[in-house]
Amino acid sequence: MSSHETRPCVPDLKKERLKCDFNVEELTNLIDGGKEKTALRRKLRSVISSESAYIDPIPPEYMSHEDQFSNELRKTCHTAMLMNKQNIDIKTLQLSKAYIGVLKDGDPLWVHYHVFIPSITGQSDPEQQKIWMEKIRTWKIFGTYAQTELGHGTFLRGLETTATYDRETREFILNSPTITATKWWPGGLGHTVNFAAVMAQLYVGGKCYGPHMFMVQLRDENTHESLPGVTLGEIGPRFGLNTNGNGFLRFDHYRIPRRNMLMKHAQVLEDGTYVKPSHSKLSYGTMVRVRVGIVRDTCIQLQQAVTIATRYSAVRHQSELIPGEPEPQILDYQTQQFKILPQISSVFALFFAANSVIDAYYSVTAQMDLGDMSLLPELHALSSGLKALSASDASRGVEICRLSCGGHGYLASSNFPRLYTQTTCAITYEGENTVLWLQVARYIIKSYRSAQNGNNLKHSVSYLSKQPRPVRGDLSNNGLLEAFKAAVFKLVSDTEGRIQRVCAKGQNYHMAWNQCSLQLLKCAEAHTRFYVCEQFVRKVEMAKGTENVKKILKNLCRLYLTHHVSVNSGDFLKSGSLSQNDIAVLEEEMCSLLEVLRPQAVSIVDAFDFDDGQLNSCLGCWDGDVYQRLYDEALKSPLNKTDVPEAYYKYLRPLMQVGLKSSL
Ligand SMILES: CCCCCCCC(=O)SCCNC(=O)CCNC(=O)[C@H](O)C(C)(C)COP(=O)(O)OP(=O)(O)OC[C@H]1O[C@@H](n2cnc3c(N)ncnc32)[C@H](O)[C@@H]1OP(=O)(O)O
Ligand SMILES: Cc1cc2nc3c(=O)[nH]c(=O)nc-3n(C[C@H](O)[C@H](O)[C@H](O)COP(=O)(O)OP(=O)(O)OC[C@H]3O[C@@H](n4cnc5c(N)ncnc54)[C@H](O)[C@@H]3O)c2cc1C
Repeated sequence: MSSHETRPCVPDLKKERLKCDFNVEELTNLIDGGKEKTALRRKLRSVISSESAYIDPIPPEYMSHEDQFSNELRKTCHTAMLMNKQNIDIKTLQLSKAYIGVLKDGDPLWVHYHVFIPSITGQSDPEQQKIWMEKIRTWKIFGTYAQTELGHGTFLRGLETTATYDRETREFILNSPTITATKWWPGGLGHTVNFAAVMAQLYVGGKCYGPHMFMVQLRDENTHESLPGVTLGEIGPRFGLNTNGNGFLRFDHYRIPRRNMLMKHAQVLEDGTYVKPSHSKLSYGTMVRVRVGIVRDTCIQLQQAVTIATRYSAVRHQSELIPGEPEPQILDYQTQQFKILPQISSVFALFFAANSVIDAYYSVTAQMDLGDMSLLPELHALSSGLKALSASDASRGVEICRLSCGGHGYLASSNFPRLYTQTTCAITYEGENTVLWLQVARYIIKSYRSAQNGNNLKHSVSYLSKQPRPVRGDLSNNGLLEAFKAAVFKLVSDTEGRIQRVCAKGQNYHMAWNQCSLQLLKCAEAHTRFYVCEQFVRKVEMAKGTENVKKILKNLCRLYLTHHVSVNSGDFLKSGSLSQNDIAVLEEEMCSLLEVLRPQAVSIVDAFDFDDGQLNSCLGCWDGDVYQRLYDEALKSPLNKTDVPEAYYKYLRPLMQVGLKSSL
């Protein structure tokens, strides 16, 4: 049983927690990656929780744009100092989940830690790393990743910022020739960072070598003023993440030393000789790394949303289930269970998928360091697919959780608005989802064709080698995975055939690709979904622990499988891998799983082990005292400081005094 059991809570939640039939702590350890990691996370959390510096002077919603930014910059700088004092690696803190909730609407240094530093370590040579990392370590350099421009985000080859090598002075000249060449979006660029890793078109001797990365100083290290030749600013309020300090940047023939080109993979020698990288897309390496991390981040955001929605659904009573009987907990409605429980299963699916793609990332990059690039295309497809799937599943999941809380889910004090804006932007950044799905599709179609020509395929696509033949009526987990393979195979072979038919009618390949791209998106998503399902099944098979925890995992896994078969039933029917009767049986099973999992729902989300400060939600607190919290939070509105607001005297009273003259 959970160590939380003894803490007071409303009777509804107490009743739910008493129903718990598994060891909550064991599930917490699993999600953390082991007992030691749970202990470390809790230790870090206690350090964070005892810091008064993290208390917002007023709810940030009521602060100005400028004050919100300044408040979050204060907290993120405090964290750096604190971790330094406590001798804790800041990355350990940020990767441990303990830091969730400290920064409310974005961290002005997030891109510094998670995109800029990996760019320096992944793209610069040992000598460059030594110089720059020392300055980063001692807080002389804070940086951002400046790639996207006003005119081009997705299409990197279309970037307009130029870096032209001047052989005489051994410098690069950075320039933004047009308005559309303005760098736009980089986090922290506005007023926080003093350096940037800038993606620019490399020109040597009049020849363009494509996008390359450069280390560029933007602000004076002492005064923080922007340097001559550099124009900087913030891009203004956004849908969310308003304190990330997203900025713009223009260069006017701005000179940097030759060695400020990041030279791990490609180089420009003093005499202007260009040394090309061992793989043309190595300069895109940072994006692969960040995409891998997004799978984990979105999983954690979904954990927060389901915790809030589940606890609230256990506390909220509404309507009558049986006429004349007291209002039931809304979690007793099957439709409510169907909103929430599949999202809980999604958390686990994303959790296992995130772990496997992180493992894949480290093993492939280790091989690449030894010069073997053969697995890079597979890693690119896998990381792109999982980034797209996790971002869209999690943001849809957060929105479903919000809707499941009715009107109160729409209040800022539910924390759903922030959770939603934080999750949905992951659909756009680090590669817009549709674009990434098309990258996955490109890999799948190429693989399928390669198999047709008799070649062996890499692990994640090996099932495209020959038509899978699932055993009819086998609805076990393995049977369903076989059915998935057959359904994806059919989608891929049909789509490839369609591209060929369009080409045969005289259309060129690229136009044919565009005409089939809706179908291609389906192939990419189905392939990635299959990967996630397979990981879920295998990881649950391998899970160690007590029977009751394994039972929870098995039920969640089964719910995930039956839910996704149900949602995509057309693909299974078309491929003949499942019959109409099979689908009906699986849908019935899905409904009974909702019933089986419902009594454990509160305890499962308790296992995610967020404290109230982290959830920051009146609806999701541990004790379930929802209504008092909603009321107290409303009282904090500055409009409630006076009974009659100033605006009444200025606008409403004069109107009321004039009265209606015409008879409309
Ligand atoms: C808290 C909030 C923080 C937010 C932080 C967010 C930070 C950011 O957003 S930074 C900016 C991120 N920007 C992006 O991700 C841009 C997305 N665009 C791209 O990645 C590329 O331009 C892309 C992939 C769409 C197309 O690239 P392009 O060079 O035109 O490639 P394309 O012609 O389609 O493909 C060429 C080959 O390269 C391969 N390739 C493309 N990208 C990669 C890669 N990253 N790794 C390996 N191979 C790759 C393709 O698979 C293809 O291979 P093949 O020819 O064998 O089939
Ligand atoms: C919160 C946030 C933080 C960010 N942080 C950074 C940062 O730190 N550094 C940085 O450099 N950038 C950053 N970005 C920028 C981000 O990476 C880009 O917005 C993203 O890559 C998408 O590019 P875009 O905006 O040009 O969209 P576009 O490419 O213009 O997309 C618009 C539409 O066109 C479609 N489309 C585009 N190309 C194709 C195609 N080939 N086939 C089919 N459809 C297509 C897309 O699917 C989409 O529907 C950030 C963005 C956000 C929202």
